[in-house]
Amino acid sequence: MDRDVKKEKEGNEREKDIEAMVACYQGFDPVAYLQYNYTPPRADFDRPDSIVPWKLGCLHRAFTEGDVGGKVLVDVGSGPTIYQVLSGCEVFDTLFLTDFLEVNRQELRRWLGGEGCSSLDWTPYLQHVCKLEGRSPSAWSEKAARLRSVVSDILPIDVHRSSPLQSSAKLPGAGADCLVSCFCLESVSPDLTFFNRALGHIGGLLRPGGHLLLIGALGESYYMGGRGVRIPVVPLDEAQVCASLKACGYTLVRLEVYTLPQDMRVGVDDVTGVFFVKARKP
Ligand SMILES: Nc1ncnc2c1ncn2[C@@H]1O[C@@H](CSCCNC[C@@H]2Cc3ccc([N+](=O)[O-])cc3CN2)[C@@H](O)[C@H]1O
Repeated sequence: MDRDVKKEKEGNEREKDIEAMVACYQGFDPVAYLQYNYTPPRADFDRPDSIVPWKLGCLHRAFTEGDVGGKVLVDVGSGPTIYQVLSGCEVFDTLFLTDFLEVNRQELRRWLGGEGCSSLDWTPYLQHVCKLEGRSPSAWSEKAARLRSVVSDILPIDVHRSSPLQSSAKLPGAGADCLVSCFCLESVSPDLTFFNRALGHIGGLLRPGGHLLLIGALGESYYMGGRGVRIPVVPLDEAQVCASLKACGYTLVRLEVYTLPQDMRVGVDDVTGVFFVKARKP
């Protein structure tokens, strides 16, 4: 087979892999997803070993230790959650939430609209982050107001496109000052090649000298995105995450790893650990 025909065949196969992943996401149910991952035991603020307090602690430290700053923060693949920007919203004045699915963007709009009909009560999350900041938990409504005031837009995104945001014109010319992305890249990539490409694509949204805060799953091969909705995940280990960051030109600032206790393995995925990365784009 000559080289051009081979390349065309490979390109067609890549397209098919992406189409299959898109098809998996058509059944994604934000309400079920929030129930599976963002209620106890995974989100138990009375348990120091619960996953969500660990994630919020990593994000709080990363956003407040003095090296992260600027004007624009972009959250890549927000899903139906806001926890990932509860610390960042105090540092940045312009925040873009993004997701591939309209159902998730709609879920975010409902919370931001303050209509009180979002699918999850985020108050305990707001209270916990206030405590991390040395504030009274009763300041949670001020934090909610701050977050609502800095969200500039909720945008469609596709990390498999070389320009993931259709409306990247909304970003400064040089790019965002900081990116945060949680559990997205490995959950939308058919294999490690796609993961690495997607990491490269989102890097194009970040200015030189900006920071990437990445949370993701270790050892995960699938997760339930709703009742009967099994979504494949590319299993990662720490070495692969570090190799991907290096291949994309990032300087690793910190890698933290959480290993799931047995009772956090609740049958909605086969994740064994969670990584937190703080990296800088040179
Ligand atoms: N092409 C695309 N580009 C950008 N985003 C896309 C694209 N396709 C789908 N999306 C978007 O990406 C998705 C992001 S949610 C992905 C869920 N990741 C797996 C899940 C998460 C999770 C949470 C918590 C814990 N824990 O231990 O506490 C473990 C785990 C592990 N399982 C979803 O919003 C979809 O809408």
